[in-house]
Amino acid sequence: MSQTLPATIPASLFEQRADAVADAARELSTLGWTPATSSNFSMRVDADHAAITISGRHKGRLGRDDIMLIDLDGNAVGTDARPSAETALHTQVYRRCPEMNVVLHTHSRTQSVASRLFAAEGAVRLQGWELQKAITGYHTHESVLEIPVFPNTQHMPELVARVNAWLDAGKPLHAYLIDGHGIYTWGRDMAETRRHLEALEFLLGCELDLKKLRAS
Ligand SMILES: CSCCC(=O)C(=O)COP(=O)(O)O
Ligand SMILES: [Zn+2]
Repeated sequence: MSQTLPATIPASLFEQRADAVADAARELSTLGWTPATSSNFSMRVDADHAAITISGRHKGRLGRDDIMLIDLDGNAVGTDARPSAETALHTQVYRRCPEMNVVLHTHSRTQSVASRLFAAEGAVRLQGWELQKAITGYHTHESVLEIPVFPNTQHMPELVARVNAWLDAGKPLHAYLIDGHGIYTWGRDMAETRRHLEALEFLLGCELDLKKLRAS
């Protein structure tokens, strides 16, 4: 993939971001969270640009050349490659939350099953779990961590509007599920975002286990 960078973005900066995105994608893929080319990943490059996975690539086999530059309107910059079909969900985070620098989206089995099971309730309400403290801003298991479940759609503006509505209502948002699809989460850097994703995977798995055990 040939990538021409704007004069304001040094090659070393883009390469660092592209490597970080590709490394995270491969690692998450080894956990089985990115089956069959699913999932997408991005990292902010500067105030107006992000590095994001090219659409349709297998996320377990990504290298630097599978990552491309976009602007925050979701347009490809300096390449003919096609960015993730879900780019709008990434740029929304970067536009609305200037302090956020990484967005990770995966399709693990746990995330997918939980999204279906809790869709009717509109959210997963997590409370009583020590691991909630892995989410930035949560300091006790007694707090309520609400992960909304939005209906799936192929029309990204619909999803963007649902996320905007949640944020505009002033409700905290660290992650959301999409029904039958997967999870989105973000953070200030890769370490924080990975921590969010791993904690949420664990917490959703616990909720699923509890449901099963209570039903048996
Ligand atoms: C085969 S997965 C369907 C699309 C999807 O949900 C996804 O996460 C991957 O899409 P992308 O365009 O980012 O490869
Ligand atoms: Zn997806």
